Amino acid sequence: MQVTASAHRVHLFSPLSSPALSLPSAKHCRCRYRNAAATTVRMGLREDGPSVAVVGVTGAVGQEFLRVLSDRDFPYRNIRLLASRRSAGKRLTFEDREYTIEELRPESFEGSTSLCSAPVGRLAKSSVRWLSNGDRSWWIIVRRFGWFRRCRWLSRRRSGKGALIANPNCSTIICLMAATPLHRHAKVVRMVVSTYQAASGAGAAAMEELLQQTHEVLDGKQPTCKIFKQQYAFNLFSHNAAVLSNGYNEEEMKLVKETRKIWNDMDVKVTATCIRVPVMRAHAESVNLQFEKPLDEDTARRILEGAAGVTVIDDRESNHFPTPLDVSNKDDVAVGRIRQDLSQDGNQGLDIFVCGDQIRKGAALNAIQIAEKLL
Ligand SMILES: N[C@@H](CC=O)C(=O)O
Repeated sequence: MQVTASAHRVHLFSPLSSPALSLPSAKHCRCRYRNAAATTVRMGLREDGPSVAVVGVTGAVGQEFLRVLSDRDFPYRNIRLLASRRSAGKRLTFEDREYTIEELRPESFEGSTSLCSAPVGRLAKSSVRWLSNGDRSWWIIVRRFGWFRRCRWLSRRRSGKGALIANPNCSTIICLMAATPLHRHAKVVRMVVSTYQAASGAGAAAMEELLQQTHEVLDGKQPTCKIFKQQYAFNLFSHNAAVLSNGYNEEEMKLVKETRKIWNDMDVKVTATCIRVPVMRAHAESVNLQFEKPLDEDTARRILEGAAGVTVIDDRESNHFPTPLDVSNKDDVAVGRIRQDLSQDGNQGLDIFVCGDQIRKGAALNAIQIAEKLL
């Protein structure tokens, strides 16, 4: 396998494409790249690999990006670590080399083919605006999907080259990793999702806040609330995203809209309730599915056991089912509590419980799997 310049030129825009949802399992990918890397020494794959730019490298997702790139032997010709002005100049070691974090600027991408993970906020907006300065660029945007959709038009109009690919929101990725194989078998007509979302989804500062508040509460002190408006430790609350005029918050509407896009089915009915729970880095989701065709729980379990990127933990006897800790720092999402929904006739309903590492599969890994697919 040789990566050529033309292989980097991706003129496809797929705002919520699901390639990573259908990728081979992490195991397979890792082998593929191990083999590729071994071949590379002879074929110069790394020399011909893409220039990688990690935007927002100091954030939780940016850091995970580096870990995943390394774990998977992702081939790259060179790597640039970009962040806001605040972090520029800091030194960072990656794969035994020291790098200086650079401030993201319009010229950051000149002449390079870029893989990019953008964090929230102005940085993401600048990144996309400057895409036209890159040469043969494709970008994978991890966050800010809503805004990014408007940018698709921008980049196409301005540069006529490159590709912008939005990683779905983490709660959608984790949910659909489990629901999609079942959907392919029996077609989901309605899905009800209840999430239990970890601190990591709100960034590194929220993780720190959870830790700090836990210490404070245990010490009998008043918890410090900076990221969230209310006490987080030993508590849970409705997701911190903005609440819209229809009563849903933005996080819930992402599950609705992104599912429809990924499944290319504008008729599928989706409703969600998203809750922030005091867990560090993996989301859990209870998912109720209604199918067009009957699907019994044994068949569903077999389908999930064979699904890429999914591990089944479903031990009724010992009451062992997926937990956020089971999946923390893991590639696969875990699925359990696979059972027929008693409230639906004709084996047309199932309940499942899914857990997935929000930073890894919900963000960095999924984006890199998309990049691997493109390569
Ligand atoms: N929106 C999610 C993060 C996903 O990337 C959350 O708030 O947990």
